Amino acid sequence: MDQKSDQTTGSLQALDGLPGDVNGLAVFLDIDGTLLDIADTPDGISVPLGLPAALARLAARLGGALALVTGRSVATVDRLFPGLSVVINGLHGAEWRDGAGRVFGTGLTDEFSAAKHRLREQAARWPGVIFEDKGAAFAAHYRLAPASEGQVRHLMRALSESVGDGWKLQEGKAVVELRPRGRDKGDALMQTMGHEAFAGRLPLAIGDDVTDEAMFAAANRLGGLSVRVGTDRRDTLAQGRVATPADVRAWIERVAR
Ligand SMILES: O=P(O)(O)OC[C@H]1O[C@H](O[C@H]2O[C@H](CO)[C@@H](O)[C@H](O)[C@H]2O)[C@H](O)[C@@H](O)[C@@H]1O
Repeated sequence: MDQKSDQTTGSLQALDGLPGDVNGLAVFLDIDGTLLDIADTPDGISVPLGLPAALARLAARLGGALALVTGRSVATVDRLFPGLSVVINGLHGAEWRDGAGRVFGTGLTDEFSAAKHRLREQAARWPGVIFEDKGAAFAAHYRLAPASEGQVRHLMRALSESVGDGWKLQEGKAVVELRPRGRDKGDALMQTMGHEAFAGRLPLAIGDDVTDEAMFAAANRLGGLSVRVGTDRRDTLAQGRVATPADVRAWIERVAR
């Protein structure tokens, strides 16, 4: 993961799905495909140079009502945005760090650890398939090995059956994950809205992937706003749309000023 200057900024027209200002809003941001451009590998992502500072400005502008809601682990988000003091919901909502810095999550079992070990070993034998260890979750990425998708799915289904009810399979962009069952991104948004800095505001949820749909549903239920990033025609509960993560970053720069 490296840092680079952000040379691509979205056109104003493409920002139509996002509000012109953030007064009275609480903002929930997904990371991969929303804040950051999709890369070939989980570690291949780049954090644009000005982004951490822009997020800190946005958090201040919102009186602290900014949360990152991601499939990554809280520890990984801390590495991506060191020193950024906002609520973080990791592992698609199963793990979270509150405003006071306390981390909550799921414990591991022997069966889960054995399944993780098996995927790690098998992925090493499949050229291009990438194993990602996320603590209480793990993932098999086939973006660089699309022909292996069937084998990856088959093994992940078998591993899911071996770990019991505590975990569930999760589809994503060229990835299959095993993640803790229970809280999703919608639950994460609902719980976070109860925090002091968020209470009394309307949520704005921005995301790009299937697990963000639960967050969109929760924001809509509370009378808030939901915006999907992307140009494909997949069905979505989001009310608005922008084209690319660069558009989201340009919007953050603008409203955080
Ligand atoms: O909820 P998100 O913040 O969107 O995280 C979802 C998953 O993102 C990452 O995988 C995706 O992005 C990678 C980097 O661009 C890409 O190579 C991969 O194909 C995508 O699926 C991350 O690695 C996963 O752990 C997250 O669950």
